[in-house]
Amino acid sequence: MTTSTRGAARTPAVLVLEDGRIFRGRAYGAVGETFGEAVFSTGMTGYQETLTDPSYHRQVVVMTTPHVGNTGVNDDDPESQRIWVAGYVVRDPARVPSNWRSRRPLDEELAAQGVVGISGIDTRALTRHLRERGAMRVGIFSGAAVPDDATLLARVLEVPPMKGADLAAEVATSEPYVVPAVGEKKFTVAAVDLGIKGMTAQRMAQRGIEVHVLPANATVDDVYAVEPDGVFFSNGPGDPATADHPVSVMRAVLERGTPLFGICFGNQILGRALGFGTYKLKYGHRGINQPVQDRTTGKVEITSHNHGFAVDAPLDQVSDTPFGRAEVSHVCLNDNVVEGLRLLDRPAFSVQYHPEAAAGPHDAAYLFDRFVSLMEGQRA
Ligand SMILES: NC(=O)CC[C@H](N)C(=O)O
Repeated sequence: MTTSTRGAARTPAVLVLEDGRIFRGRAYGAVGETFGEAVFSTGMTGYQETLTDPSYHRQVVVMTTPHVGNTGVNDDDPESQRIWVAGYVVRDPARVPSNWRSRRPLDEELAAQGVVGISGIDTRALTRHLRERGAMRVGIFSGAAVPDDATLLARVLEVPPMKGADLAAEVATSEPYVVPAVGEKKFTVAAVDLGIKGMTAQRMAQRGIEVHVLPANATVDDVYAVEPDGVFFSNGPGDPATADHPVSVMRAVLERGTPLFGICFGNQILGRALGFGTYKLKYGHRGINQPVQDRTTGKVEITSHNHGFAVDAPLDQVSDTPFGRAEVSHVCLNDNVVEGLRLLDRPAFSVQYHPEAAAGPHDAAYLFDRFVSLMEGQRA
């Protein structure tokens, strides 16, 4: 047990939701204050991947699983260079981590990266509240001079909402970089980084793809300068309704007929490029146990999700779009939310969830192979 664990665990903390509901617990990680959108994740494992997923930028993540931190923090599992969640909410943190890969305790890592959290609250009650009322703004406060509840609530009400937030450029790389193919190089892909997770590029590299990761503001010329066999649009934080620039780049890619694959934010951008709308879900999908049906094969897969918005496309008909016919290829079996799109006349598709599986089951790995098949088809 570290000093920070003992120190923070004695410090009271308070979580204030924008509708006035308040939870009192103890500080976890950094002591101080933080704000964001309160969302819950149902993943029972993979907290390092969750914390370092750039799509969680400006979100305070509530873990529904009660024990967090049991395996400590290792240097292998992060999905990016830093923790991105704005705050972290756990019920019963591990007092002593135990795992052969563990390098340090989770609360120490959170504190070192300045991430304010709270522990010892009833995360089931909080999750049920968010499920009934919807994701909402939140603040966590701890330390010496925490003001009265009314003052805290007033500050939470000043937090900008997630609807309308344009955040991809805040998390994406500012300089292009290359992830080399593993083994023989077969394809070159331009990957537009809107908040890409490390494992996504790895899954492509493992299939012989040299991945050129480009900044969120990459132009059509930047994309084609790498002479890509395929173009990829990544996951990312914020409201897809703000992503006008990636939508225009994607339209140019569709126009040229280059094989295209999108994940999560990339799926929402494909939706918009085709002329569909996007909307905010009440509380979103976050976790690693979400059932999705691939309607092209009928197979059901258990998948990893992190999205608060979704594409508004008709489920049971083929749509005519400026780029030919399109259909909903995947659907969530919990609530019928659109989980994938596919063009019938051009080599382009996307999914709303996370086939890179970090963390999560590997059922959806075939999607990377589909992307490879599209690129092979284009060469044939
Ligand atoms: N993981 C993602 O790409 C999330 C996309 C978008 N920010 C959403 O919340 O729906």
